[in-house]
Amino acid sequence: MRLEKSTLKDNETINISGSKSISNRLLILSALFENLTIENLSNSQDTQLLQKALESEGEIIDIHHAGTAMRFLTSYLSIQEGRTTVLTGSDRMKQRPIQYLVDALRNLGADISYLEKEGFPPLKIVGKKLEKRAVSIPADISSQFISSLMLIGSKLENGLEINLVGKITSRPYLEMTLKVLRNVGIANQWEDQIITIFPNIQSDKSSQITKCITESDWSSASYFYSLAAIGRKSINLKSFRPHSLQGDSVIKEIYWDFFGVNTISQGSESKISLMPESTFVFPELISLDMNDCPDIAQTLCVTATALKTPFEITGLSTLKVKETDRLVALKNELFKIGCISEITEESIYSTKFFEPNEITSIETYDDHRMAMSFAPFCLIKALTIENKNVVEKSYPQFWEDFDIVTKTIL
Ligand SMILES: O=C(O)C1=C[C@@H](OP(=O)(O)O)[C@@H](O)[C@H](O)C1
Ligand SMILES: C=C(OP(=O)(O)O)C(=O)O
Repeated sequence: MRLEKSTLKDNETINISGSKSISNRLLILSALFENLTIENLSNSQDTQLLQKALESEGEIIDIHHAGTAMRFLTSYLSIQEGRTTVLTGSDRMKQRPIQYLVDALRNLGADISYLEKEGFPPLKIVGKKLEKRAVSIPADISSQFISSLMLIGSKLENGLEINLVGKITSRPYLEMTLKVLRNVGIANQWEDQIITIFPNIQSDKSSQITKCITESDWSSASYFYSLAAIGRKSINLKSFRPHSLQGDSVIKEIYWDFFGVNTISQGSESKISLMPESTFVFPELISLDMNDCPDIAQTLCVTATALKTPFEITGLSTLKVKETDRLVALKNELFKIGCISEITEESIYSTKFFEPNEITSIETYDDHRMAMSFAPFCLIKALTIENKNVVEKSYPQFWEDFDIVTKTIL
């Protein structure tokens, strides 16, 4: 899709749907426990795929490219006694690791086998009762493995104790899982490297309906922070709360510290305004560890490039195993918009910017976040985004919302 050179309109309001991560957790919990109702569920394709998978009684579930759903369903299906399911996904899903989760579930007694390559989907899962109550798992590849175990923990007879081995990646997602569990009444604790999920004790409370209202998606909000930072005009978003369960809400602090975009809470309907400071002095170097918030790294790199601010971002080892190798994709496409970067296994660094003459198409590598993070660059120069529909994975109405806040310069 061609994005002509644009400016920002002032003060438009965008209504972003529920957090994909919170929605996916709540869907698993509502399949495990009755009487849970969810409001403002994410309208992302990933969440819809998970919802359909949980409703299906079929022998084969194809979860396409939805990584979190793949990981959460692996544990969920492992405890569905008497059911055998083949859990598969897209070609990329068959390259995304799952071995540590499968090993942990097998150690608890699960019956899971690999149907193609050892360590990767597709999986054959024979559901059964898991007898053990303690397990160890390396924590440096994906927090989704650990959240997946946490979500089923209270359904095991004696609960579950998870020993996290090594460096913990994407930590706020684990905190989110603990808080979501607590909100629906499942007790838990996290001390040092040990997470404990207590068994669900049936009580009168279990017959009460628990209503969960999902806060809007902060990762999706990041693209509007980028627009506000580059376009220097304010944008309003809803519905966001002051104390978020989502680690990506750190975008507020990051865009204030490095780009002078202030987040002002407007009270009504949990509306926030992103207001750029007109006199802000940009830093000489953005130096940041984004291990806690990997999904907004692409957004930040494009904003920094548009504003020609050198950056050094570390903590990104997991980007290599997401929808694409995001570090390689970033390096290639940033070059097209005038940024020469260097990447390592876990970082991206740039101090060299140049004026691109003619911008060729931005490739999106089947990665929704490549499309959405590069789009705001049209405030600097016209560009083309390939395969615009990739955004559906997390934010189906992205282009409509993008159109509301931008105005093409003819
Ligand atoms: O638990 C979750 O909802 C997620 C955890 C993160 O993955 P990793 O833990 O694999 O980094 C994040 O990148 C993903 O988009 C969603
Ligand atoms: C990495 C992501 O999703 P998943 O791992 O669920 O495919 C994402 O949404 O950026």
